[in-house]
This record gives sequence, C-alpha cells and structure tokens, in this order.
Amino acid sequence: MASESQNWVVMVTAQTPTNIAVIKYWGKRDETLILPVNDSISVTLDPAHLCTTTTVAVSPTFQQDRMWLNGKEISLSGGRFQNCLREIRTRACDVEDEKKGIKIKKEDWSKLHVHIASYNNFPTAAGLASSAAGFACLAYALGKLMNVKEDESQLSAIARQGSGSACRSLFGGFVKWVMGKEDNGSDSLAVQLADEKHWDDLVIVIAVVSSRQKETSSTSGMRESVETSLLLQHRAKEIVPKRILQMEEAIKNRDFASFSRLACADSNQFHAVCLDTSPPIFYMNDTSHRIISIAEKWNRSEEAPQVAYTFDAGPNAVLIARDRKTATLLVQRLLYYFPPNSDDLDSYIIGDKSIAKDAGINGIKDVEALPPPPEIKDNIPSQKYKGDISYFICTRPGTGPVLLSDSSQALLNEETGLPK
Ligand SMILES: Nc1ncnc2c1ncn2[C@@H]1O[C@H](COP(=O)(O)OP(=O)(O)OP(=O)(O)O)[C@@H](O)[C@H]1O
Ligand SMILES: C[C@@](O)(CCOP(=O)(O)OP(=O)(O)O)CC(=O)O
Repeated sequence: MASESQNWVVMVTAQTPTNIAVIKYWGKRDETLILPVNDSISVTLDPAHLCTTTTVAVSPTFQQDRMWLNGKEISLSGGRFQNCLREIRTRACDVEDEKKGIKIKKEDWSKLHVHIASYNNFPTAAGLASSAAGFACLAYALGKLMNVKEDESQLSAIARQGSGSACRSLFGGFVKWVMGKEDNGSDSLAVQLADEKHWDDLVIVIAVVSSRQKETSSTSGMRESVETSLLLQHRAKEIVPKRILQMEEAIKNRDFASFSRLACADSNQFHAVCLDTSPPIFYMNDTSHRIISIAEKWNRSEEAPQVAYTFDAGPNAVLIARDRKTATLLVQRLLYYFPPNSDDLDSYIIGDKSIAKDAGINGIKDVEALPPPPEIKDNIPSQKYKGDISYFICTRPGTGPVLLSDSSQALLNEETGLPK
C-alpha cells in the first residue's frame, strides 16, 4: 500500500435497477451457492423510479467491514453478504488513484476493510425485489472499487450468491438467468437478451397492494416447495424449458400477444406451485385476484391481449401494457375499480405521472367521473374497492447498473467514510 498518509478514503457509488420476472425462478438445487432448478427471464425496471444506490469505500483506518441500509447499520455477518464479499475480494486487482497518490496492491485487499452504505428509493422487503437491486448494486459497486476485471455476466454470478433474482439486475432490458449445469455454479449467470431500447413501447404499472412484510420469505417458500410440491418438479422439467424458448422468441419479435400469454400463465403457475406446497403458501390476496380478473376480462373483450400481469412472492401486481395508449386505458380501469382513500392523487400515482395526465386524470374529480369499462357494460353494476391499493408506480423497462461520478450523490462522507 503506497501512500504518504494513512488517512485516505477511496470510494465508488453505483445505482442498480430492480427487475420483475416474467418466467419465474422458484426453487433451488443448491441452497448455499443459490443455483436454481430452472432458467428464468425478467424485465429490468427503470431505475428512475425503482433503484438502489450503494456507496462502497475503503480506507486503512477502517477497523472492520460495516454496512448501513437506508441509514441504519445492519450486520454483515450473514452468509450471503460474506459470500459476495469473499468472491469479489478474491478477484480484486491493483488500484491506483494518481491524484490522491494512493496505490492499493492486489494482495492488500484481503487486509483492508470496506464501508458500505445503501439506499433503496422504494420500500425494502415489501415484495418489490429490494434484495435483487440491493445485491446487484453491492456486487457491481465492490467490483468497480476493487478493479475487478470480470464482465457483468461474471459479476452476476456473484450477485446471485446474495439473492438469486439479483443476478438479473446486472443488465438492462430483458434478461435471462441461465441455470447452468456445473456443481460449482460457475455457469449459472445472467445474460442480456435485448436492451431496454429494443421494446420501448411497453409501460409497466405496479399496484402496491400492501407494504407490510410478508409471512413467508421467497427463500423459505421456495425451499418448502422444492421439498413438497410435485408440480414444481413437473414445471421445472417439462414446462419452463419450452416456455423459456417461447418467451425469448416473443421478446425478439416484440410479439405482445405471446409475451402476455406466457407471462400470465407463468405467474399463475408459480402461485399454483405455492398452493401445491405443504403447508400451502398464499402470496396473493383478494385484491390480487381482482386485478387478475380485471385484466383477463379486458383482454378477452379485445381481439388481442392489452395487458400482461405478473405477481412475485407477495400480493403486489405488476401490469405490463402493450403501449402508452393502452397504459392510459389501464390506469383508467385501475382508478375506476380502486379509487384512492384520500384526495391526494399525487402520492397515489407515483413514478411517471405523465401516464395519468394522458389518461385525463388530473385530480380526484376525474377519478370520480370515470365511466365503467366497456367490457362490464352489460353486467350488474361493478363494485369498487376504495383504499385496497396503497399506491401505483408507473414505470417502463430500464437500463442496467451505472456508476455515479458526482460525489454529491455518494452516501458516505469522503473524509471519514461514515454515512453522511
Ligand atoms: N440495498 C440493499 N443492499 C443490500 N442488501 C439489501 C438491500 N436492500 C435489501 N437488501 C437485503 O434484502 C433483504 C430483503 O429481501 P426480501 O427478499 O425479504 O424482500 P424483497 O427483495 O424486497 O422482496 P421480494 O424478494 O419478495 O421481491 C433485506 O433484509 C436485506 O438483507
Ligand atoms: C418470486 C420470485 O421473485 C422469487 C425471487 O426469489 P429471491 O431471489 O428473492 O430468492 P433468494 O434467491 O432465496 O434470495 C421470482 C423471480 O424473481 O424470479
């Protein structure tokens, strides 16, 4: 370690998106390495609306590895954090900061400690894949700090050891997690199928049904499914391999009808596997089921599907509209059935608010004036479910990890290496 003083701090800040699977990962064949029983495919969400920002710093004055999540210190002793830190450290290379006169040699990294500060701009552990964005950002930022030469796919295999779905957040656009065959997990990594510009018509609306922490984590839920669900075995062996090929084709051809059919069927099958688990796991609730019915009824009333839905291990709905025009019709439907509890529309629709404006929704009066959707015209007057949705996030497919070079965006103090 060559430097005049021992008081220096070197740091890197990165921003990483979250992702939503359209062909689900559910089940591990190796719990420690986090190796899945099937391939999965996801859409990366625009980091402008949902992302993690992480600053990692190194200094000879740091006494131990420390981490702060959303401003609160958390323990790094868990196996998943330790595995990521170890895997990155073993790949670290020489780092030189000529301006500051600092040189860190490859072999120094095993003796140096890091400080990590991370912030999610959306609720943590609420079924919005904070662990995916979080571990992807950790692997990416540490990789940059330690001058790791591995590419994004190889970094994804490290993020995977933090949380499986995290490996897919190393890329923007459409991403496949290849399950791999090797016992050591070296070939279980993410690859980009297409970037976010490839299909930029798509609009994504997330209905946040509940922000409470869930009863069964994805990790324990999928462990129980692997142990008890025969449907999971059939799905992994017979269904998913064919679906993956069909989904890749649908994405390549921007074929929304196939994309929607496959995404909805796969979400429903994943939840069927949860029901097939003993004891059964319920992630969706009545509101989730209502959203499925609204989407299905609408799709069936049109010549071609207008919207796809998918649900992770929680009740929140992720709705993907075929284009902006359809997204405005979707927002109208959602607001018709789920008007807000208060008059505060501004905090009810967050993210890309221009979709609501294009839908003619500028205030609560516009919500109250919404007519019933035409597909229910001939039925008995439809029921409304005021207050059953906490809020909506309007977003779109987005880009992969980026470095933030502006030091004002760093979460750690440049001199002390402690949270700002
Ligand atoms: N920014 C972050 N950096 C590192 N780790 C994080 C970050 N955010 C969340 N995590 C880790 O992920 C855990 C939450 O993961 P969990 O799977 O319970 O919720 P989620 O990812 O928000 O929801 P889901 O996986 O169901 O979509 C946190 O307890 C923490 O260990
Ligand atoms: C339903 C899912 O969101 C499950 C995600 O599971 P996690 O990646 O959170 O699980 P661990 O690997 O145990 O951390 C489907 C998906 O994202 O593919």
